[in-house]
Amino acid sequence: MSKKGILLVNLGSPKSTDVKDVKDYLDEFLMDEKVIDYRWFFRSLLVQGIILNTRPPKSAAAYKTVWTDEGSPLIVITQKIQRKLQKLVEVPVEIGMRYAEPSIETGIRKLTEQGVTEIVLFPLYPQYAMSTTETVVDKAEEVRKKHFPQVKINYVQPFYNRDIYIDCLTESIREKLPENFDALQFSYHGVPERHIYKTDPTKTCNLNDCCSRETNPSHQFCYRHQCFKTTELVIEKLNIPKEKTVISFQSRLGKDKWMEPYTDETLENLPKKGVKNLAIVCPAFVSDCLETLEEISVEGKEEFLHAGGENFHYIPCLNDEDRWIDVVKTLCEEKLNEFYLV
Ligand SMILES: C=CC1=C(C)c2cc3[nH]c(cc4nc(cc5[nH]c(cc1n2)c(C)c5CCC(=O)O)C(CCC(=O)O)=C4C)c(C)c3C=C
Ligand SMILES: [Fe+2]
Ligand SMILES: [Fe+2]
Repeated sequence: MSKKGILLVNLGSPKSTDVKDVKDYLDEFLMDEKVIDYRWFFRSLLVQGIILNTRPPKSAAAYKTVWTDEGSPLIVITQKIQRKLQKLVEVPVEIGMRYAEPSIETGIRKLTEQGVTEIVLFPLYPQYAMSTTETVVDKAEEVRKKHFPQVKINYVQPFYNRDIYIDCLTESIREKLPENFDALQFSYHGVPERHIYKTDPTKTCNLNDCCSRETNPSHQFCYRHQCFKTTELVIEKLNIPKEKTVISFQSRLGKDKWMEPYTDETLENLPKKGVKNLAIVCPAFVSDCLETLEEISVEGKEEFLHAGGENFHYIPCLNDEDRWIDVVKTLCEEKLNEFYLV
């Protein structure tokens, strides 16, 4: 008899805020060819020759500002999601991180030690990207083939446009929106534009209007389209005028051209356009993390206020909200049920 289990996968955080641990984490993360997609020699030159000699102390200082007694917010929240989901489903639930610990291998091992042979793996990213969903699947397949060839894995697909997710995100935002706001900004993690061209097997996306078309063959692999779609569906459900909303992309790194508009530039420009009261949400992240708690709620707020803004209201991620746990449950159950069909 086969036994089923669930593995929730998130990005991962350094072991601690020590510069050495942050450096090890950034090394593993940025040497991933799906994150910095240069040939090994050039990637190594950039990451190990430049970035790791300058960035770790700055990143460590940033991590210190968000770290809790229990550890990294991203990991603590993923553990909370795991515990809540475990109360709702009968199969074992474990977590695995793409980088650092607990790794995907650790998560799969814990499941197999409980007799699991069929795993539903849930990459906790609403929108598909080479640097998130794709690298998780690659890693899980590498680990499976090497250590657990008897195990079957069924992957939850990106859910950026699924009704249950859009309803959940909309209600969460609605509850937290301040009464008076001039604009609602949707800030997504950015990616280099090159990634989008690279992962488009149809070669029909030119990063222009095609991303906002209702249909285009590239949409399944176009992170830009998927961010636009999540935004459009939420705005529609929130029933607020499109003119009161802004989309932007944060966290760029290096000299490549990343998706525009950039969040930091947008935050500086909005007050000049009369936006004094801003609400901002980050739907590329299901759990709060360094990129939301520090880059947006602290740095972003400073940028906006410094540029003449008056009120900056950060809307937290879905984290371990019960309605989100219900969505996670439904998306996992769909994939658990598929095991019965094959
Ligand atoms: C080339 C670099 C990067 C790409 C591409 C990228 C894509 C990407 N990342 C996330 C989600 C997260 N990123 C986080 C941190 C983070 N991201 C990068 C670089 C790239 N990300 C760096 C260098 C860092 C580390 C922090 C720093 O030094 O600034 C995090 C937070 C992790 C945490 O521990 O809290 C998340 C989450 C997505 C969704 C994405 C593409 C869509
Ligand atoms: Fe990132
Ligand atoms: Fe596109």
